[in-house]
Amino acid sequence: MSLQSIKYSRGSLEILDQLLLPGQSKYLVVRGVEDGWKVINKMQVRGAPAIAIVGCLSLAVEINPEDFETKKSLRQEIEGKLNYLVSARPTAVNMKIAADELITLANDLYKDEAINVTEMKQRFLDATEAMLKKDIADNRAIGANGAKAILQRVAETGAAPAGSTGSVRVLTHCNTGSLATAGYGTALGVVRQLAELGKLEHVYCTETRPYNQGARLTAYELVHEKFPATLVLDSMVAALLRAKNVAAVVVGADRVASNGDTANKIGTYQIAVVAKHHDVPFYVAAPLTSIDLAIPGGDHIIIEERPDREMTHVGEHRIAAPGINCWNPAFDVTPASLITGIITERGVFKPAELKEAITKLLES
Ligand SMILES: CSC[C@H]1O[C@H](OP(=O)(O)O)[C@H](O)[C@@H]1O
Repeated sequence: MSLQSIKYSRGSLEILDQLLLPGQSKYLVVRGVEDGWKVINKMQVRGAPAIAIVGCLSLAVEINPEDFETKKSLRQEIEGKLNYLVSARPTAVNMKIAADELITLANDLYKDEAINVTEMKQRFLDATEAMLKKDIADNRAIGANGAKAILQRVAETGAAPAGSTGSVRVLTHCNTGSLATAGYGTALGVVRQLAELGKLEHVYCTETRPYNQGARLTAYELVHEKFPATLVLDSMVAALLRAKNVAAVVVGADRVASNGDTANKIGTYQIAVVAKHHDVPFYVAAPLTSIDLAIPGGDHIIIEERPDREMTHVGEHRIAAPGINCWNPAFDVTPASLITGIITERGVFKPAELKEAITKLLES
């Protein structure tokens, strides 16, 4: 059993094939950008941060053995391949943000006459590799900030009878753990931090049809960590919040707009509506690399639609009647009005505060 979604050393990249989990733990070699695009598009690796990291590292392993004659040719290769990788999946913003930052770096290195083409390639490789450690550090900070916010909210409002040690019950959706990032996770990082503090009474995870990230991946992580956890059907969330004293909902994000509207796995929006009805605080956990200040609201987020077969079949077994039409959006948008707080590595923000707060942080 492995929770390491990405295995990398300079010149070598492997990803854990998440389509085979939990039955098989098999790593796939990613030789370059074409392989990177395919494993992202097929969702053999998925999760907004992991998509960006695997995409960028697939370029790193491709250019590592190459000798570029000029800085211009290297710059052109970097820009063209990164923009191609952005097309693998349209909703998560992380790959686009990483591509823009690395293209800016390549342009700056290209213009710096003190740097030759060999040094330019090394600096680029260093920058892509730094994403791995930064993501894990960001996730641990998200975990700490999120656990503190949830425990503080419960203490202030007494919203849900806490467990014997003041511990809490939380609900999460989809997979936002080590299998969606370089490690530790975002929303699942908050769950891990609650457990480390001795404050996790119970975690509920939804199955998350049709890809079943919850039943196959989050349950896999929770069992691996030996957390007190229960799998629930997507259709059970209202009954769960009514009956089980859930203190908070914490989910991930694929793209947070500047007003706090958030695109996340399909089903997130209706969980937020049910949480509002039951007065359960609803948190989004996301690194700054998932926040898109360039768009004003959720209506501007492209929602990926995926193949019907993901709905009509479980593995090779058909479960839906042949000939039925399907609608399979992979994400939905939760309006900021339903979100209690956005948990980032730099702090927890109300949606209305987000744009100003993040702008200041990025400028500092
Ligand atoms: C920290 S992962 C964020 C996000 O990505 C997942 O989508 P997918 O499994 O389709 O890549 C899910 O929406 C998670 O919340």
